[in-house]
Amino acid sequence: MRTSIATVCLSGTLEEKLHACAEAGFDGVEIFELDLVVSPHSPERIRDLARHLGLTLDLYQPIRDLEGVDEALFAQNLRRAEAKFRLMNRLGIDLALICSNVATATVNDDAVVADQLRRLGDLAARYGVRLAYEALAWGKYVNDFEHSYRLVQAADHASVGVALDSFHILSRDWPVEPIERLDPEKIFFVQLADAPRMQLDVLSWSRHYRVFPGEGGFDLAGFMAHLLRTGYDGPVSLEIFNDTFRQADPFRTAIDGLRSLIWLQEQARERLASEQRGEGNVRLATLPAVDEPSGFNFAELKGTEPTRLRQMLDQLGFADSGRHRSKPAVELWSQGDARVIINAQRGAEGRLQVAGIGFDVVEPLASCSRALQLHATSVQRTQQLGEEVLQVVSAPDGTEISFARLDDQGRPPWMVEFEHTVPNDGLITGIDHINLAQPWQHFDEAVLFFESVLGLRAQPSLDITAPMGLVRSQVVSSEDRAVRLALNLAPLGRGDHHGRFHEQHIAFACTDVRALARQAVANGLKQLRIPDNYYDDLQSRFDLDEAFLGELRALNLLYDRDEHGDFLHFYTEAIDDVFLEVVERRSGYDGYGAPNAPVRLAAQYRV
Ligand SMILES: O=C(O)c1ccc(O)c(O)c1
Ligand SMILES: [Mg+2]
Repeated sequence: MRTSIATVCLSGTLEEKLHACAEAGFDGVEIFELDLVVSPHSPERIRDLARHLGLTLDLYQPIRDLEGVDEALFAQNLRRAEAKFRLMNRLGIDLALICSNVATATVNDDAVVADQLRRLGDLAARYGVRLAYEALAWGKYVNDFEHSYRLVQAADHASVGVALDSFHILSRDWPVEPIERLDPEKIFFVQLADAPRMQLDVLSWSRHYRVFPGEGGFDLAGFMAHLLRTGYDGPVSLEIFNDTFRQADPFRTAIDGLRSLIWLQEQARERLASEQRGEGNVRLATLPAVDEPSGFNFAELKGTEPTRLRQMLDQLGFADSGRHRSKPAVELWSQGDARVIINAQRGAEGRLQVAGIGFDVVEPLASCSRALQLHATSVQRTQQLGEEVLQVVSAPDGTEISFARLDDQGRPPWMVEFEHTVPNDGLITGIDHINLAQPWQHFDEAVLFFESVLGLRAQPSLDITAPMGLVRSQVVSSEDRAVRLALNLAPLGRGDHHGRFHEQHIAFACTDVRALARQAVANGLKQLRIPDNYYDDLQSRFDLDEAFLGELRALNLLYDRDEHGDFLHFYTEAIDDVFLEVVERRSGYDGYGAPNAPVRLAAQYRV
């Protein structure tokens, strides 16, 4: 499939945008008019730069408000369009996007509009230009792709076809099956955008909240399946108006975009195969098929001064499994299947942070190769002869993601590289979930990364109220919930009184959190203090037994309940930006204690 991207998706100058698209690996780009207008470079220079970078210039856009007007205005519009066709000749672009009229249309008569499209087509043909007519979702008279298609058919001109944009179709809930009945020769261009489901006027929704396919709530795999069944084999282009992307590093955004298109091709292929109603003519990108991870292999924390962390793990009943054979700064602490690697060597600014997560997978090489084909960055780790080769890539936030296969005893192969590997079975049985703080401009990218690379599923995102702002939180998890990651978007600017923002943590699964809390506190563990008001509120919500409530209060335990069962958990004090949590899920409770998250954030803010 030929991949393309509109320059409007990216921040920076037109040259930076072109470099970013080429470096990511797109085949072509759509030039957004304003990017050229504000550029000091001539159209010829932009054409040469694109050629030099190996990018085709697929589309010039947009030309607005041409059709559905009276003759006097149409004459002016033809002159305006002709100037653009001349410019396109200089750029070497032969396809223009014509947006349906949103402003100046006064003639709601299909015969008139079709005639004007035909006359525009005549003019365009003189310049070797073709016109792709796009029904904008808020077009005054034309806002439905089927209507734009009927007009194009009526115009009956070889140089006039339609542009399909998934946003304009899916945001209006237009039926998508009719796409299959379009003549592929008349589909001149295809733009893709996803978006979160919102109750907002469609123009604002489109101009600010579009995201890459897979990052929103639209069924783009379904859209693609309908499109491909027509036989369309032209470029598929990303056109994302997004306030965050406009501020983020264009090189990263371009990679995020290409990843979305590669992943979408896999999904479209699966959809076509499952529906068995034709496959189209396009060769879709393939990826190594991998099962989702079956568990956490380890969590790695790094920081130059891990003494407090060691003490905390000890108080929680973890066993010191000793140092790594060839890396003395690396040590392992374990309890049940919870394995924490402390790396005292490589701390960014020395502060403790979650640096790596290991996943249990069946085929580590296939998982790693899938990640690399989705443009994850490979991480090289030094190792000695005879040591397990870990397959490692970097997640968008820099967390190192590694893949390993458990041995017949259910243990990771690298464990023998540590001094003591005696199993330590206590109340903690494994890692329940890991929270990672995401930089604000990379949140959507992170969700898509974990969905596409690891095959995790995104749950609906939540906003958690905290003294420093609203914290956006979204869980990605495996179907059986053996792997759960909570991604949190830190509010800008304000952390706690020390400027810290606590959103990185490791939550351990426990069979009896009350017993564990009692033991750990007796061992001197410093818990996060939960205010009395919380327990009064809890009582009003759940009508708990007084003795039970008293125990929760005494042990700084938090409580929640869902349709399956209930949930008890507590937090430790933070060490730098990291803290630990212990959770007990009873009878299949499936959440994360979301109603308790504001209580935690406020308590951490005060410390
Ligand atoms: O918001 C707009 O004006 C606009 C312009 C061009 C497009 O292709 C589009 O989908 C929207
Ligand atoms: Mg569009």
